Amino acid sequence: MKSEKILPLKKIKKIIYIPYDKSITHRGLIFSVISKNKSVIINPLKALDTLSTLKILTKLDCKITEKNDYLEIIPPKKIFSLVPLDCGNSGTTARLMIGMLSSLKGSFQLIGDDSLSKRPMKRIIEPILKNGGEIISDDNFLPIIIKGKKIKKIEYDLKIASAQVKSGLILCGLNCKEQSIIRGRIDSRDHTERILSAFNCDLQINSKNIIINPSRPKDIVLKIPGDFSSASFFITLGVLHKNAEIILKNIGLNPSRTGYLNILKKMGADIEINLKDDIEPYGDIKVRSSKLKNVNIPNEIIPNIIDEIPLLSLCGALSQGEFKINDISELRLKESDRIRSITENFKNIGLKVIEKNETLIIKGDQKIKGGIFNSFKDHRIAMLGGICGLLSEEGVEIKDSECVNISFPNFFDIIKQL
Ligand SMILES: O=C(O)C1=C[C@@H](OP(=O)(O)O)[C@@H](O)[C@H](O)C1
Ligand SMILES: C=C(OP(=O)(O)O)C(=O)O
Repeated sequence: MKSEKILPLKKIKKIIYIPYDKSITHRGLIFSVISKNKSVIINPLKALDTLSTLKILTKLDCKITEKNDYLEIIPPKKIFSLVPLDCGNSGTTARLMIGMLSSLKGSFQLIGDDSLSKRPMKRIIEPILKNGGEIISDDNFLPIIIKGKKIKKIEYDLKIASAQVKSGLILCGLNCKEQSIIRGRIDSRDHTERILSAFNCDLQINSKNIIINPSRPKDIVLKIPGDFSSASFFITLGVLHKNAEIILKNIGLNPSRTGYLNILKKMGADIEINLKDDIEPYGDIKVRSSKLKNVNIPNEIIPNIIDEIPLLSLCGALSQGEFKINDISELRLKESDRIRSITENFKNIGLKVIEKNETLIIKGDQKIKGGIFNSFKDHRIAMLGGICGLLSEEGVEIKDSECVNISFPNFFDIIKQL
């Protein structure tokens, strides 16, 4: 068990290169499995979660060649696996794989680590079972066995705005016999729709539904930008610190991910962006010390900012006025119960916070004294602790800090070089 003590800094002026995007890397790798031919994934994220996906690809018999900054992936002739496929700590790997493998002929066992084995899989298993798929599980938790087969079609009304479930169902639908349709809460990050559409898959998308015609990706050449959610730790640092200017280079700026920037701007943040268009838009972000005021956070934006809510709560505590965010029950189902992780740690470092079921209420204009921050083995909580340390009066000690390897292995190295 490692721990890191992070002390306050007087001045920060820095250009920072952030690791590549986790969500897009998972997708590039997973889509390569069902592609008609070779895929090239440029700048894949090298971190534990995406390594879990990559290892599954080798177990599925993909031929993977690593070159300088890209991976070449040749899909297997026939997809099967005799060994358990280990999703590690990664919810994205599990839910996308469950969807994809359910409509491919073969038997697959999926396992995960202790944390992932407690995270709900019913949200993806149930729609597949309802549409004629076959999955054996103990109460919808990993480990599971997928008896993959050609399913007629997927027809489902999404009740939770989850990009993982939506993506799993799209992948399942691509290999069905007939046209599939997904309705309801499709308002989550849209990397899957963008990338599959760009590489030959027949998807029709509007604000109400996604129609999936049987098809396969081909000629995938995908360049992964910097991860917006990882960049958000330093965006937060830049705006909250009293004397800072931070430039973040080549960050993914897909509008279904950047709601956090829009809220910060409404709060009065000094943020400049230069946006470049691509399948996945990207660009540089410049942030400077700002005087922030809390604003109303509409419930509809929650899926867009889901991974940034711990950081937004920190902004809430240090900004003028009261901070309130509703409808965040999904946070309880991540690598840790993130509502509990926020409230316990904030209290430990001298911030007052009230948790009411699915709502967080935080008085504004507070100061971080310092103290102990328990990561609960959750990478985003460990990194939140690091940022709190830099903004504190006396420093913050982050326990179980090695979990940053899940998405951002050099996080503490960057912090120490600031
Ligand atoms: O599809 C993805 O890549 C992700 C979707 C989100 O999860 P949900 O789909 O559970 O909301 C997010 O929290 C996670 O970090 C990555
Ligand atoms: C929730 C996350 O990831 P996953 O669901 O893939 O484990 C995350 O990275 O914050």
